[in-house]
Amino acid sequence: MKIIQVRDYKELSKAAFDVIAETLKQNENASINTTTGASYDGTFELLVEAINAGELNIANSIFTNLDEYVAERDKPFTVYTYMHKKFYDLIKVHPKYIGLMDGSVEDVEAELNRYRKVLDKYPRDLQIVGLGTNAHLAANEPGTPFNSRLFLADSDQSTIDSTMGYHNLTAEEAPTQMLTMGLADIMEAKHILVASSGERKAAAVKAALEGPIHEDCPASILRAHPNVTFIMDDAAASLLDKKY
Ligand SMILES: N[C@@H]1[C@@H](O)[C@H](O)[C@@H](COP(=O)(O)O)O[C@@H]1O
Repeated sequence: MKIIQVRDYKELSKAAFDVIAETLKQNENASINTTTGASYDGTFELLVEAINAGELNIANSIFTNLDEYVAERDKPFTVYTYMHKKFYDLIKVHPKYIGLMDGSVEDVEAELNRYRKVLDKYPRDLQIVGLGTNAHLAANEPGTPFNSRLFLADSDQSTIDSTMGYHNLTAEEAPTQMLTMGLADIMEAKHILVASSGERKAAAVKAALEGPIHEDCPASILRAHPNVTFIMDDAAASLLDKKY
C-alpha cells in the first residue's frame, strides 16, 4: 500500500486529483468508479477545472459510481444529484459512458442485475473510495462479508448521521438504505484510491491500517489489495501508532 500523508484537505484534494489525472494520462480509455461525498468535493473541483481548461481528456473514459441511496433521484442527497451538480453539469467534455445506479426503482433486484452487467462490461482501472466514520466502504457496513457483491444495504446509524450532517437533513428526510457495490466488487479494481480527511476519520483510518483484517472493519480488506494509494491528512492520521 502506498500511503501519502499530507497537511490538510487542500493538499489531500490535490494529491487525489493527481492520482486520477495520472490514470487518465496513462490510459485515456480508463474505467473509473467513484464514490461521492465530502472527502472528494475538492478533488472534483480540480477535475472540473482541468477538464474545462483542456488539460485532461475524459472523452474516451468510463465513469461509474459505487453506491446510491434508495430515494427519488432528484433528492439533494443522492449520488445522482451529487455527480450532476458537482461534475457532469459543470464539465464541457463528457465521458464516453456514464453509469449510475437508480435508487428510485421499484424492482431493486432488476436494477442490481442491470448494474452488474455495467460493472462486468467495464472492469475498473481505478476505484475511488472514502471511509465511513465506522470504516465502512461504500455502504458495506461493519459485519458485511468480505465476499459481498452488489446488494441492497441497510445503513448504520453513524452513516445516517453523517449523511444528515453533510446534507443538512432531518431524521425523517435522511435515507436509510443504499444500493451498493460489494467489497469483492471494490477489490476487483486494478488500483484503489482512498482519501480520508479530518479528525472524524482518525479512528477509521487507524482501524483500517493498524487493526485486524476482519469483517468488523470493512476498510481493513484494502490491506489485501496489491495496489492501493491511501491519502490522509495530518488530522486523519493523528491516531496512528506508526509513521508511514
Ligand atoms: N456511502 C458513502 C460512501 O460512498 C462515502 O465514501 C463515505 C464517506 O463519505 P464522506 O467523504 O462524506 O465522509 O460514506 C458514505 O456513507
